[in-house]
Formats: sequence, C-alpha cells, structure tokens
Amino acid sequence: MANKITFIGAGNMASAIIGGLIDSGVEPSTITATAPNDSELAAIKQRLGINTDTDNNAAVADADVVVLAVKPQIMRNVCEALRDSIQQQQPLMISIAAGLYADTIDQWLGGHNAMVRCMPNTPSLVGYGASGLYANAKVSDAQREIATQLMEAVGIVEWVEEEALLDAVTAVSGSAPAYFFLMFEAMEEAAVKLGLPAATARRLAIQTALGAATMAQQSDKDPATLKQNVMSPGGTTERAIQHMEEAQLRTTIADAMQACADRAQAMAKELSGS
Ligand SMILES: NC(=O)C1=CN([C@@H]2O[C@H](COP(=O)(O)OP(=O)(O)OC[C@H]3O[C@@H](n4cnc5c(N)ncnc54)[C@H](OP(=O)(O)O)[C@@H]3O)[C@@H](O)[C@H]2O)C=CC1
Ligand SMILES: O=C(O)[C@@H]1CCC=N1
Repeated sequence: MANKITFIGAGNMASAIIGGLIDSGVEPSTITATAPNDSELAAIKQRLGINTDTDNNAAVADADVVVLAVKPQIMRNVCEALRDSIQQQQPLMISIAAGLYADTIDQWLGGHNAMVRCMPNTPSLVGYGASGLYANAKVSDAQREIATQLMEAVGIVEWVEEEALLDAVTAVSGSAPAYFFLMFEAMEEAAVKLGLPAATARRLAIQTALGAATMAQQSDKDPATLKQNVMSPGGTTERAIQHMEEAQLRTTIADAMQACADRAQAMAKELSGS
C-alpha cells in the first residue's frame, strides 16, 4: 500500500490496526499516529517504528488517508480543529468511531469530504479483524478499494450499503470480541470449580474456541449441524446444551446485541445533536 496513512488517536483500536498493518508488510514509515501525550506516543513509536506527532494538523498535512480513531465524545472538537487542513488536503477520511454518522463527521470537517465509516474490532491486531464499511457518495471506486485494502490487511471486510447497518455490525463484530472474552472468563471460573488449575482451564477453553471457529470457517456444514455432531444422544454435550437453551442463552445474546445496536444509535443522536 503506497498511501500515507495518518491515525488521529493512538489507543487500543488504532494500535491494533497499525500493528496488523505492519505485520502484513506495510512499511512503518508510511504510517503516522497522533495523541496529545508524548509518552504514549513514544511507546507506540518504539514498539511499531511508525511516525508520531502530537500536532494533528501537522500529521495530516501530507496524508492520503486519515483514520479518525479517537473516542466518539471528543470527535467533534478534534474534527473542527482539523477542518482547514482536511479541506486543503482532501484525503480519504475513515472514521472508526462507534455511533457517529458519516454526515455528522463530514459537517464537522467542513463538508464535501470522501468519508468511509468503518466498524473494526481489536482482533485486527492479530490479522483476524472483522470490519464493516460504509461509504458516502463522495467516495470514488478507487478510494473504496483503498479502504478495502487497508482493512483487509488486518482481517475480513464486509461493505454495507445502508449506514444504519453499521449498528448491526457493531453488535456482531465490533463489540463481539468482548462477548467471547466473557465466555472464556466464565468457562475458566467454572472449570476451576470443577477442580482444574486456572491456567489449564484457560488454555483448554481458548484452544477449543480457536478449534471451533476454525472448523466453522472451513466446514461446509452450518453451525447447527456442527453443534449436533458433538452431541451424542443421551451424552454429556446434550445435557450442557439443554441447560443453555433452558436458561434462554439465545434470548440473552439477542437482547445484548439489540442493546449494543440501540446504544450505537443513541450515541449517534446524542453526538450529532439531533
Ligand atoms: N476498542 C475497540 O474494540 C473498538 C473501538 N472502536 C472505536 O475506536 C475509537 C477509539 O477507541 P479506543 O481505541 O478503544 O479508545 P482509546 O481511548 O484506547 O484511544 C483513543 C486515542 O485517542 C487519543 N486522543 C485523545 N484526544 C486526542 C486528540 N485531541 N487528538 C489525537 N488523539 C487524541 C488518546 O490519547 P490519550 O490516551 O493520551 O488520551 C488515545 O490514544 C472509538 O471511537 C471507538 O468507538 C471501534 C471498534 C472497536
Ligand atoms: O465499546 C465501544 O463503544 C467500542 C465500539 C465497538 C467496540 N468498542
């Protein structure tokens, strides 16, 4: 990727994407990241070998692509302070903020920008990211391709043609690594109660998830069939699954994902002032 990319914000999500990009072969000198704090930047510079800057305007001055990776609540201030530089430079803008409309960010940046909204997730750090992307009407086919290449360097990409669907993407992949981490915590705690050492339990649970995910990805069978294949009639798995179904695990998951998407929508309304 020959483009110069500037990340505004160098926190969890930006460093996950940057780490993944470098592992995929992107030259660190083509990447710049900003943050207000020199000491945080020194750490990321030392770890990843990228350029860093505490001055957002200086950092976008020669950028082809600018990734907005700050918290949604401070996005307005950050964008308004960048407006003149962005209007002059006209880079492809990519926002990874949850629950902030492309139009809202575009207005804060002075309007008429080519804007991609991306909902990534932290497994981007290890090349297993899953990102949903949406483009406004100003984004050219070539810029769509740049955004695809950028996020495919750290995982899989799915484009959505309706912006509202990014809330569903947030529920199914953006926030979802945390659901699986919760599952690991719960399985480890339960296995310890059953007598296993914590480290053994954690290793077995994580490897099992990796195995199940890899099987589900590679198999031509659907998840329901793969599940059935583990369940010997009258056996142990059947008893565990029966318990999960009776405890309404599906409803819990559906309600949690609805709450996630609702929160994304509410944030968009709050932060756009509508
Ligand atoms: N974490 C996740 O799993 C995901 C996050 N997102 C989105 O990514 C965005 C970032 O989230 P996350 O990485 O978790 O948050 P972090 O708090 O980890 O990162 C935010 C970064 O922005 C920096 N920052 C603060 N103020 C400024 C400023 N004025 N100019 C430049 N940089 C600034 C922070 O520096 P400092 O620490 O010094 O304040 C920090 O480096 C959010 O909008 C979130 O919705 C999307 C998908 C998944
Ligand atoms: O929790 C959040 O708001 C961010 C967006 C998706 C994952 N983390």
